[in-house]
Amino acid sequence: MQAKSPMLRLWELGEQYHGGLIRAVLSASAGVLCGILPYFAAAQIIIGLVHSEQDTSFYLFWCCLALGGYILRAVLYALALSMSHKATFAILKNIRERILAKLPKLPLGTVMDTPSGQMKQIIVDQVESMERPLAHLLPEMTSNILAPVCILIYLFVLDWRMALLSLVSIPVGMAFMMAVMANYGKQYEGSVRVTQAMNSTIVEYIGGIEVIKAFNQGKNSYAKFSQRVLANASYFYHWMKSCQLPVSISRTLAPTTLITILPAGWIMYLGGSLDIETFLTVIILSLGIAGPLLAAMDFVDSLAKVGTIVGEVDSILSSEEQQHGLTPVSFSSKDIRLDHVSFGYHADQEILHDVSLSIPSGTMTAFVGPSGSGKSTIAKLIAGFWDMKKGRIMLGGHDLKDIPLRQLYEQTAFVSQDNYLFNESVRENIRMGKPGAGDAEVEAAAKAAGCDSFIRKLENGYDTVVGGGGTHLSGGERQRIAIARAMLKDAPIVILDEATAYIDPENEAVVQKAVAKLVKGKTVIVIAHRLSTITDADRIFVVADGRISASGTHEELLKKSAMYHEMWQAHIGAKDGDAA
Ligand SMILES: Nc1ncnc2c1ncn2[C@@H]1O[C@H](COP(=O)(O)OP(=O)(O)OP(=O)(O)O)[C@@H](O)[C@H]1O
Repeated sequence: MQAKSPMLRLWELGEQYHGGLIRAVLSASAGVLCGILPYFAAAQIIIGLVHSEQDTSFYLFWCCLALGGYILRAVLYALALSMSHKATFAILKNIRERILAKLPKLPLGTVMDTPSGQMKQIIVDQVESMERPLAHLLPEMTSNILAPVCILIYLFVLDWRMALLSLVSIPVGMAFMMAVMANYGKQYEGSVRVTQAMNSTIVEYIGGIEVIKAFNQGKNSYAKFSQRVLANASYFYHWMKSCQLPVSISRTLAPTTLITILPAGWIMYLGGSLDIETFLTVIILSLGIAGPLLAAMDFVDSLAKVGTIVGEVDSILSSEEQQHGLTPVSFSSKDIRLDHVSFGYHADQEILHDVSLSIPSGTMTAFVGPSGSGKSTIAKLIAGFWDMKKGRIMLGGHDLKDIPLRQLYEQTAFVSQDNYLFNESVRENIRMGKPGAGDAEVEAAAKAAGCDSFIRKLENGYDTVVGGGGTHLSGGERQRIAIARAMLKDAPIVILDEATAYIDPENEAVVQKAVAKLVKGKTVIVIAHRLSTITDADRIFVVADGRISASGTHEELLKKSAMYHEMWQAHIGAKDGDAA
């Protein structure tokens, strides 16, 4: 299949706003045509002077026409820019919304494997850089090419020899420009890469500032950061340096139409094959070719950038989405079953190997096992964060793939050890569990999760901004807010992935009570390192190296699984150690 031209793709991305852009192009073109009028008027006035025209109204008419042309050009140009910017910003908003709507439909890995600095650069900077091609290139370049074309047609009507002569400098100038442009797309792509590398390092540096300080890595990390900044500056310096000479020659040569017209026209005039009126008109009008042509050349680089910009945006928009059904299903139960599931985050590394198990509705199931054995991976697959290629997961008799993503996400509340809090008020962070929930409902969930009292002690109570730039909360406090959020969601399946990992002994009782309320009457899946929290589970699966090595109740496993027995001994040993 032939690849679509980038400009065509950009045009497609602005589908609903073509009208505005077309009106902008028409208005700008009309403006440029009006801009030719003063040149035409000047030619007529000079011819009048040469013929000693005495009639004042003749000069007045052409002066007014020139003035009208200038005014109309300015008005139409402003109108065109206003229309093109209106359409452009609506298109940019549309593209950003499409990208943001796309991200949750992608497998988690596609998003997580892209450094956040790079993602920000695509969504913010790359989309922003479409402003020039859309708002300026389309109306201005089109109209600025149209003006010289119209003048040339008129020159051909007047005298084809002079028209051809006025063209000579243009291809010579253009040839230098083309030499620069031949590699421009690739070079611009390179500039995007070095900028993305710099952005990712900045984001990493800021995100990891705690580790950098703790391990006194400021100098090393700063060196990496400054290397990237220098690489970025050096790339742009060498790129621009290599363009400098040909671009200067091109911009000097292309508009010099008079170089050929003046001597050749003079010879033809002397030879009698060119009358003075035509000669003067050609001289003046040929000057009108230069301005728009230079303006059009200013956009050639934007045109060359479009391919990379559109490619970056399309790399997200065309990423493979999670493949799920679109028609909501009805559940007979909330039983979960994994049938021969094998899964790896990357094609070359399998993490889970042929896992089969079932989790009856309304029961509590725990996964235990060494670190890195695959417990969280199983939980994330059940929650539908990833699609797998081998095996299947059934929920209430339906293959997860047949359940629309939205409906699937409604079924589970996932509380993990790093619960992200958005840079919003505590209230809004909890409300995220059930958008549209009233304040009373939010506060009731907070009370049930045992976080109401500490929230009320915050500077602005429930309206205190937390996360990003807001008040800093302890790990345990964040955890309880996450539990409140999950409670508000009231999903039939609750997944607790090391959910109580941060809770200190003082708060453990409060949080355990909160968790008990959260999971009441639900299908509960717990991943726990502290085995004492799951001894009551209906069923415990021991996971080792991506396989289920044993399953049963706590008592059964103590007897039949050496690994579980060992883990239990280690756990009680550690507890005793804590107590000592
Ligand atoms: N997003 C990811 N991309 C690539 N590999 C991953 C990803 N998440 C986990 N892994 C790998 O998959 C394996 C299983 O990880 P998982 O988090 O499921 O283990 P776990 O048993 O829950 O460990 P822990 O108890 O330490 O949380 C590990 O080797 C881990 O490095």
